Amino acid sequence: MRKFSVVVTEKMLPSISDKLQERCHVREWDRTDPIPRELLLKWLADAEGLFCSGDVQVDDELLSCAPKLRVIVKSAVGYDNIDIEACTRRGIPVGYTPGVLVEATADLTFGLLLTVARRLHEGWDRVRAGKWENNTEIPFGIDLYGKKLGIVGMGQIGAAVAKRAQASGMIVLYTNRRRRRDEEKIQATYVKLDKLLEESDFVVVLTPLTKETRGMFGAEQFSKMKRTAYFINAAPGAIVDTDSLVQALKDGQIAYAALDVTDPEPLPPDHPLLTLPNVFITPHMGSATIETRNRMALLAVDNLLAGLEGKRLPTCVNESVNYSSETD
Ligand SMILES: NC(=O)C1=CN([C@@H]2O[C@H](COP(=O)(O)OP(=O)(O)OC[C@H]3O[C@@H](n4cnc5c(N)ncnc54)[C@H](O)[C@@H]3O)[C@@H](O)[C@H]2O)C=CC1
Ligand SMILES: O=C(O)C(=O)CO
Repeated sequence: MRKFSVVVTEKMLPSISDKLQERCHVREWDRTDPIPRELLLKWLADAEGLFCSGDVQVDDELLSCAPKLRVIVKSAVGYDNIDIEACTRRGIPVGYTPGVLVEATADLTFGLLLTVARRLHEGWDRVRAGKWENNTEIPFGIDLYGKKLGIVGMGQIGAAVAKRAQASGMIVLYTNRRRRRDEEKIQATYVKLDKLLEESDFVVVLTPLTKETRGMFGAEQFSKMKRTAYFINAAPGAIVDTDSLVQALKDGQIAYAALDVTDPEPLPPDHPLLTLPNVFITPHMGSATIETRNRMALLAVDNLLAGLEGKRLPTCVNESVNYSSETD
């Protein structure tokens, strides 16, 4: 059987490596720094499939250097690095991995909320610094019970975060591109963004990065939030204007931020965010569990092989070009 020619721009997990190599000649960029653009374009000259990471800009220039490309996949639910219209114009389906990362990302997001609400990280710092004995000075957190959580972007992960919050006795508000029809099931109240900002004790952001959401959180939005509010972001960093967030945290416009994503990413060591006492940051690890990352990688490979074999991708962003050459 003829092997397909494929480029992979991130180190493959062992769980997919054999499966991929069985069917494909793989050119893999297995270093931690991003693949140099020039090299990638060279590799793509005869590639039929691309398995790309978030640091690769898939645009017209890249696509025109890859005349044989038939499918592009990403092991992620976000695809803001890919020009979907340009792929669709060329009839190239783009695979992504929705659903399989929902619970892990919701755990991490709620974990961020809980960490900053109860100052878990500050408690650990005290223990490590040998300051356990003076327990009158332990940092007091705040109760979750009875507090209002505002979720911006009530999609799959948003709804899974709502469930966790409700189990802790929180009242959930949400705003979304469209009001959800299953409000009874998710037990959350739809409100406009401004009302959500004004009323919430915790604001969690879980929208995709789009033209509408880029820079959605700036000085104006932070000024509408309570001075006691906690801001939690697990969605792409560019949804937040970082300078405005730093200022809001410095001025006490909001109380605290917990971020799994930042802009830029990674943060340089001298970045102002790293100097603030009221921020807690994790290195974009929302989906990073063994089970979930393996599920994502396997689904990405299923998408890739389907596209190479002329079949429908199981999970495709641009459905209008997702067809099977055998039956459609
Ligand atoms: N930190 C991490 O490691 C991870 C982060 N994520 C992020 O979580 C986000 C959400 O993922 P899912 O829930 O699976 O996606 P989803 O597509 O199910 O939900 C996204 C929701 O955002 C809403 N939305 C879109 N534009 C909006 C706007 N302008 N205002 C308000 N709501 C808007 C949509 O209507 C949708 O309900 C992804 O975009 C991804 O970037 C996902 C996985 C891991
Ligand atoms: O799936 C995504 O969008 C991510 O952020 C990667 O885990």
